[in-house]
Amino acid sequence: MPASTPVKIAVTGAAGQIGYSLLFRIASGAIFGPDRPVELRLLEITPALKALEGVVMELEDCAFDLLSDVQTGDDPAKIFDGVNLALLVGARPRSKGMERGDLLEANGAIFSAQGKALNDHAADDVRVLITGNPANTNALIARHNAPDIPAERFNALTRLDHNRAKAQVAAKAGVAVSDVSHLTIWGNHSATQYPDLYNTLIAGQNAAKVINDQEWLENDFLPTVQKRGAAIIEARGASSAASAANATVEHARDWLLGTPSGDWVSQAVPSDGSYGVPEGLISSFPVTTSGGEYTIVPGLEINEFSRAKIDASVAELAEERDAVKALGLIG
Ligand SMILES: NC(=O)C1=CN([C@@H]2O[C@H](COP(=O)(O)OP(=O)(O)OC[C@H]3O[C@@H](n4cnc5c(N)ncnc54)[C@H](O)[C@@H]3O)[C@@H](O)[C@H]2O)C=CC1
Ligand SMILES: O=C([O-])CC(=O)C(=O)O
Repeated sequence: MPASTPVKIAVTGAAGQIGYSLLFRIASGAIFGPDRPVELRLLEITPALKALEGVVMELEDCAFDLLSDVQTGDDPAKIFDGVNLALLVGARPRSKGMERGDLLEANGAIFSAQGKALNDHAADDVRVLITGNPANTNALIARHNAPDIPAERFNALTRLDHNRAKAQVAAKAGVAVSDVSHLTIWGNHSATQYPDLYNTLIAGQNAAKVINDQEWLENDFLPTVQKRGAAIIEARGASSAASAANATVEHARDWLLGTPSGDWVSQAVPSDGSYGVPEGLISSFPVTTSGGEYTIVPGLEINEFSRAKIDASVAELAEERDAVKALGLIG
């Protein structure tokens, strides 16, 4: 597509908390850069369309040079028509005390309908990133309902976990965030996720060795990252929004435009069986990307501690898959 042609980007749940940060970042060029016009396609449920009108007025009031058009509606078939990128954010967020598993059924219906609509109406090059929770399993449902779209076009967001882990490591080691590289989140975007420091580098040196504090790694770092979403809900009375929007932007940007050379990022992608993760589960891996395609980083050493943690998170993904299968949401 010529560089002057606007990229059509769908955002679902556009009147929600994350949408309120995400739309303005996208319209200012944060995904496709300062030279690429974007067209926003905003999907909401009918009762939220009025609130969405207000958000669209604010988008207009920013007079973004890059924003070529904004369309809104409650019909996925119309909103997804010809879209190149679909950011599926809209879902019911977790409230205090709820686990993500509780959300499987409510969100299953949303993601099967949206998967079908993408299958029938999106552009041939569409890429679909699921932020709405439970993100990995929602992505699985959407993918199963879109048989004509290649499986690898469906990703789920673990970039927020990746960024959270990076910030914790930098603070512990007393280094800049930019000194931390090669971090990996494995598994599910849930409290079982495994942030792996054994393959992470701090200024080029092995992070676990530089930090040299197994007690911190196991009993502070891991639970802090795993339960950060819940901690934010506890503190803010609402789930993380600006940081989730930032992570959604970064995942999409790196997927489409490429990862920085010499580093990798965490993306939840359909497993090809790598690292013993059953094929088809949408699980977080270290990936590099180029030309809009990702590659799972091969050949990393997985020690016994990491193996057990990855297996536990993958087992949870398999349970979620079995639960949605039993509900008839995937074949
Ligand atoms: N993967 C991640 O790292 C993170 C995921 N999340 C998840 O993102 C999702 C959105 O969070 P918030 O924006 O805070 O929630 P929110 O409740 O503020 O907004 C969600 C929006 O989705 C809309 N919506 C519901 N069903 C819809 C449908 N069928 N089609 C289109 N829109 C629909 C709602 O009307 C609402 O405006 C939640 O599931 C939340 O748990 C939040 C933070 C991080
Ligand atoms: O925990 C939640 O419900 C929201 C979320 O996914 C996160 O902040 O990681």
